[in-house]
Amino acid sequence: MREFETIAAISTSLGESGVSIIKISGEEAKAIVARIFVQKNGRSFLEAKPWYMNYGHIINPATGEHVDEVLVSYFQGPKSFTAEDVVEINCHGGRVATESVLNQVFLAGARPAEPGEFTKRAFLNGRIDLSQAEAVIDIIQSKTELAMKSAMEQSEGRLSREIADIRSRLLHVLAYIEVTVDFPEEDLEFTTGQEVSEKLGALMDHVKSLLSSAEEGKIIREGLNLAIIGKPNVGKSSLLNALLMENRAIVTDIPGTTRDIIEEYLNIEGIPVKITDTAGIRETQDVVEKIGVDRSKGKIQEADLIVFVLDRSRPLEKEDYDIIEYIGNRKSITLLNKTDLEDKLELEKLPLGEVIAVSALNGYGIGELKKRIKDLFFHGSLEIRDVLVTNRRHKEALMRALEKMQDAKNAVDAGISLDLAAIDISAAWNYFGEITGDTLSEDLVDKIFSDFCIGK
Ligand SMILES: Nc1nc2c(c(=O)[nH]1)N(C=O)[C@@H](CNc1ccc(C(=O)N[C@@H](CCC(=O)O)C(=O)O)cc1)CN2
Ligand SMILES: Nc1nc2c(ncn2[C@@H]2O[C@H](COP(=O)(O)OP(=O)(O)OP(=O)(O)O)[C@@H](O)[C@H]2O)c(=O)[nH]1
Ligand SMILES: [Mg+2]
Repeated sequence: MREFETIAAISTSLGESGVSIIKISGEEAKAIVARIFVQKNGRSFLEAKPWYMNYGHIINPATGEHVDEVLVSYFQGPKSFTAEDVVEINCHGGRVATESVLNQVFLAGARPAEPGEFTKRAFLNGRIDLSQAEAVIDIIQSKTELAMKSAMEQSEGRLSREIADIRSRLLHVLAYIEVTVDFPEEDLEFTTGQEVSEKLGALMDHVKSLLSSAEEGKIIREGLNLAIIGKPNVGKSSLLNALLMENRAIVTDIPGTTRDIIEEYLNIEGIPVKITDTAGIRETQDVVEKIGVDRSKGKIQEADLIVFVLDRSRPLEKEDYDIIEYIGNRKSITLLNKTDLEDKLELEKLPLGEVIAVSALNGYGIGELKKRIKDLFFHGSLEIRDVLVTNRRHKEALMRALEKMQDAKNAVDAGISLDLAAIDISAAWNYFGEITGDTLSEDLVDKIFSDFCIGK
């Protein structure tokens, strides 16, 4: 069966590097490598001790020629990453050396691994659950230490344990209902109803507190999308450069300098912020600039936060008012840039909330801007206190589960039969199971792993 065939892939990134790792997993892993690996000590790799490194050469068995000099380790299942037999070949880095070795591994009998297939096997073989598997990819994709820390905790099973606990409590409630339904007495049914309602209420509070971490969690994992918007020449690109502390974007005194979208990541106290510098928005006949302006308007819709830039050294213009209209009621911060110049802007005329005075030229106010960005999304200190829900899929499952628990509680409180509540409770139990993968369909599981990279 394809599911248990022996698979191989490069686990390191392809490019010039000191060393590459080729990972092989499956029943045949050791036998396949034994065909192409000649050890210095003359022993067959079939006799290799698990969890040791072995020195030798990968050869082309047809010609006997050396393909590369390598170190090879063998992890005996189930004590391995996939819980199957795993062999790792450490060969020289670089595209040619690595692919030549991988090619011999394929010729010797392994098939190419699909994206995420190693981690998928760790899941299918029961070493980790789905939320732990998802955390493995989050670790790789982390853009800040905080994101990584949160992903590590999830990979170690922190969320899984939480979910398992909630599920077992729900089962307990179900069992309790079952007893009452099987031995129906008026009194018993009443006291059971009260207890069930109380237990559900307490569990729902717990789920709500998990959900309340989801907004912050999403930003920690996916980053905050920030768009710098304004009419031409107000200093948007200068602001990007000031935030990054490097000359990333072209700055000139000619309005309409930036034509295309420029995106860069910035770490603001642990929050990965994707900053987008956009073309100044104005009516224009220039075909290229027009496309840029349309893109800028698109960014207004996509952003989590808009930084609206005004030039304090010029009076307000129709263009400024038009942009304010585009921004509408989206989350935004207004900057009065060029505070180092003479003030010619009549702020009272603006229908805006809080504004921050800055100078992209000399850096004044940039620190305050960063602080505001952080405060807008994070209340209190940014640490991983309790379990953090960082994944949209988990959040949605929690929301559905909560809905079902609410339905169950409503039914019990209204004195409707406990049987009906039991149906909702088991539906909630199923939704929680989607997070750990216990009750998720094979198709959806496959889809999750297909987003991983090859070799993971
Ligand atoms: N060379 C190498 N380095 C790597 C990885 C890898 O697969 N290969 N990893 C890939 O992500 C990470 C480490 N993750 C790992 C997770 C579990 C097991 C493992 O063998 N677990 C078994 C046995 C543990 C034990 O020896 O007691 C288990 O949990 O049962 C190995 C690596 C980072 N570094
Ligand atoms: N005095 C002063 N000049 C600034 C400041 N910020 C930007 N400028 C100048 O304003 C001009 C325009 O700056 P840019 O950053 O290119 O403006 P922009 O908003 O990106 O312009 P477009 O890309 O054309 O939309 C440049 O000459 C900058 O040096 C500031 O805080 N003070
Ligand atoms: Mg610009």
